[in-house]
Amino acid sequence: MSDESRPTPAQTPVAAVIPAAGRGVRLGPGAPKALRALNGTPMLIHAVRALAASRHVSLVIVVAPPDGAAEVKSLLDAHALPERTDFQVVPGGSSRQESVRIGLDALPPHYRIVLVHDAARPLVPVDTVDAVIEAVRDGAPAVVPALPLADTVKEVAPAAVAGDPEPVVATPERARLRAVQTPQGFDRATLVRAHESVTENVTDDASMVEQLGLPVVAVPGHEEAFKVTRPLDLILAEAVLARRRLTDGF
Ligand SMILES: Nc1ccn([C@@H]2O[C@H](COP(=O)(O)OP(=O)(O)OP(=O)(O)O)[C@@H](O)[C@H]2O)c(=O)n1
Ligand SMILES: C[C@](O)(CO)[C@H](O)COP(=O)(O)O
Repeated sequence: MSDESRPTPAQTPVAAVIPAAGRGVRLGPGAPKALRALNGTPMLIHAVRALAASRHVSLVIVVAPPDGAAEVKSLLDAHALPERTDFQVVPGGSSRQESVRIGLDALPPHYRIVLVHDAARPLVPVDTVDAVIEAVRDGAPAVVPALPLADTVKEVAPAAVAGDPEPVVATPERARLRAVQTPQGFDRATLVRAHESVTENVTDDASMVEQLGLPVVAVPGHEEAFKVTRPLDLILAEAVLARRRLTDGF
């Protein structure tokens, strides 16, 4: 591609990788979490629609449960999704980190910006997705949506005897703490390098970029981008959908 025909940063196409291969152990017994229904529609379909709602996202790669790629393909075919977005399904791995890496391996080379979004955050508003994309297009190698905490956080040490009360060792200053959500947005080359270099298990992708010594910035997250983790979260998600039906008509 000549320099003249290279897309400007504002046009740089954006791909989203949606890790959806988890079991959902904390949610309790049942189908893999991403396939469980919220108001009759699989959580994964809500998450895919939430990312594809951004006019900047032209490819969504869904990382399916290892034995569930065919089922996920059928689900995507059976639900209405925006025509301007391409969808791809790949079977996932045994950890979130491995599933994301598998999704990154499937990215066509011309995507230079990538979002990583949990299928377990089905209700993220499009404005949050776009704020993350904008910050990456403005030059940040890694961007996280984040919210201030409502609770005070304590650091504890392990109890001397399992089951005993844990000793509190510190109270980090709450004003400087943030609860981090997804989609997290990245310069693709940076995220690939991070996944190649960091071998220990981490809980989010941005922390791997931090380990490379590169800057990670936070933009405002959204309450409705919460992660469906435990049974109570399903009730909250259905309540949010019911409120959206009343106020937005969908
Ligand atoms: N091997 C894995 C494990 C998790 N995930 C995905 O990573 C996201 C965040 O993970 P989490 O909420 O922890 O999901 P689960 O691993 O399914 O939950 P649990 O830990 O309760 O089993 C989810 O969209 C999940 O599907 C994944 O793609 N591959
Ligand atoms: C990536 C994440 O959603 C950011 O908050 C979170 O770290 C995933 O954690 P989980 O324990 O895998 O659900």
